Amino acid sequence: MTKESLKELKINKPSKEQRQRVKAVWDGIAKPVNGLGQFEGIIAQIGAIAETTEVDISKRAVIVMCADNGVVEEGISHYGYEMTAIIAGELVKGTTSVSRMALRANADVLPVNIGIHQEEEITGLIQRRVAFGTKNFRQEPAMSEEEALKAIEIGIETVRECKERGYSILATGELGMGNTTTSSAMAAALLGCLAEDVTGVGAGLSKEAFVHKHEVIKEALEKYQFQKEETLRTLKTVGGLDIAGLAGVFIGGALYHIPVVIDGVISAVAALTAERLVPGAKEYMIPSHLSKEPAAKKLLEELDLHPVIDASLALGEGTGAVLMFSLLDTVLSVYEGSSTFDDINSSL
Ligand SMILES: O=C(O)c1ccc[n+]([C@@H]2O[C@H](COP(=O)([O-])O)[C@@H](O)[C@H]2O)c1
Ligand SMILES: Cc1cc2nc[nH]c2cc1C
Repeated sequence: MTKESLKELKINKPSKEQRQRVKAVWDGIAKPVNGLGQFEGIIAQIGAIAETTEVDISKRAVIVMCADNGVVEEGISHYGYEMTAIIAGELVKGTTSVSRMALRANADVLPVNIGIHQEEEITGLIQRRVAFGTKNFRQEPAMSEEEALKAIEIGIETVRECKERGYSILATGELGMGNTTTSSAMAAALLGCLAEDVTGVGAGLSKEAFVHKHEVIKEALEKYQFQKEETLRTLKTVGGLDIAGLAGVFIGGALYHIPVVIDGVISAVAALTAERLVPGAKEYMIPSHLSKEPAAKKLLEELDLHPVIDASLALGEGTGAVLMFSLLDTVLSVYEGSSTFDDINSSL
């Protein structure tokens, strides 16, 4: 994929007519109008994307992009490269948080090695490595433009394969130490805000390490002097291969008409990246939760997307998005089986 071919991608809007038809089904159900609030709109959005009123989200997966970030060498994470490989090993065994939640929610976990630092391959990961982690952005740009574009293409391709395999809804997830630093730096650059507005503790930090993380992000913003509209330059300079891959997943969702549920702060920055690179992609995105990381709220506000779960989640891996699958199942049981006003009137 080239910068030019990315620019040429065009998104068709989900069907307005089908959205209205789903809305009409909701309005016919014997309950207060809009009683299920935002959930009614989300089911209508899914129907509009699939062009049907028979909304089916039974075949679902969470795509977990795994990658390392060179900036961990600065001590901005409580953990080092080794933890990414260790948790990726647990991911393929089915013993991580998202694996357990996905099992309960009947979702497949598709773990992608898009840039783990460890050379030794972890059996069970989908091998799509672009590099052995990114470079340390405090010293130099995290990756080349070609690497960023390659990672975006991998995300798009992953969704195309999912479409062929019959998936009707996807969720984003990621794993990679240091990725709340890359996400915060990207958020500050894309939103034009200060490092202090977007820096959080990630997977846990001491007070001193948190101050240092803020300094590293602030210094990078001063060093690289981003303009808000420089999406690709921001991605390649302070982003990560996981973020680039997930941006590709959101773009793929829009191209192949599959709704994609957004997880936490890393997924949210990937979502904004996708929308900036390919306008209209957000019509295919479904927000799930509001991550505890401060950047998340600002990113979702910028996208004008409203998460339904506000539970201070800060786990990643796609956990909050998989939680959304369970909520949508519960809501769909109302959509599919409730008495309608017609039923009630005929029994009067
Ligand atoms: O998704 C989130 O909002 C989120 C918030 C805090 C931490 N995480 C996870 O924690 C890891 C990154 O934390 P850190 O402190 O190394 O930047 C990474 O593997 C993420 O999946 C994820
Ligand atoms: C143990 C652990 C599990 C994770 N899952 C996602 N990010 C993570 C970070 C850590 C540290």
